[in-house]
Amino acid sequence: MQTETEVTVVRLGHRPGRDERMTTHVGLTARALGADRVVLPDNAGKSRDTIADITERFGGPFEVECSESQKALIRNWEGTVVHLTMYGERVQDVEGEVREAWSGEPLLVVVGAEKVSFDVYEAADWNVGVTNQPHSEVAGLAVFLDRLFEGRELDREWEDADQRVIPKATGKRVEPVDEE
Ligand SMILES: C[S@@+](CC[C@H](N)C(=O)[O-])C[C@H]1O[C@@H](n2cnc3c(N)ncnc32)[C@H](O)[C@@H]1O
Repeated sequence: MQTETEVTVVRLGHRPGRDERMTTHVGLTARALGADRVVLPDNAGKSRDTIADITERFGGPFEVECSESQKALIRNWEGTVVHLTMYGERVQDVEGEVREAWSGEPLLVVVGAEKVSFDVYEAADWNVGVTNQPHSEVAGLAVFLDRLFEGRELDREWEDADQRVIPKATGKRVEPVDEE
């Protein structure tokens, strides 16, 4: 049986103002779709606070932190590194190999903001394209995580939530979670 290890997402680059929502959505997508942790650049404190607030309200476990050097984190990662890029190998061709590597060691998933420098392509064990068309880091991350977890993340249970959404065909229902 495969033992799945930790999945960390690293957001490379953040342009304050312009990238605020995108960086927040990278973190929220990482959390909702089964990653354990997101590491944001140092200048993305507002996004970090929003992601931490959502985790507080809707549950975890999920860690969010800011770090001074994303590049050093990638370089020194003890495990597998996947860089999501439109120039990479097709996700459907490499997902099995990535899953196999991930069964033995922690996985780091790198997503960019602006132009990603070549050293990141070299540091990655896999450069992976979710289609070879330009689109968004949020969409690429969502599809990649769903492929990695083979859909199991959709059934995940959340711990320590203050509130939960009750799925409904129509309308909105949010309930407080009773503490036992
Ligand atoms: C808006 S793109 C900018 C990329 C930039 N043009 C470059 O050359 O590195 C921001 C990020 O979205 C992700 N991305 C965009 N299209 C992708 C695709 N087809 N597959 C996987 N990731 C993608 C990559 O992580 C990329 O760094």
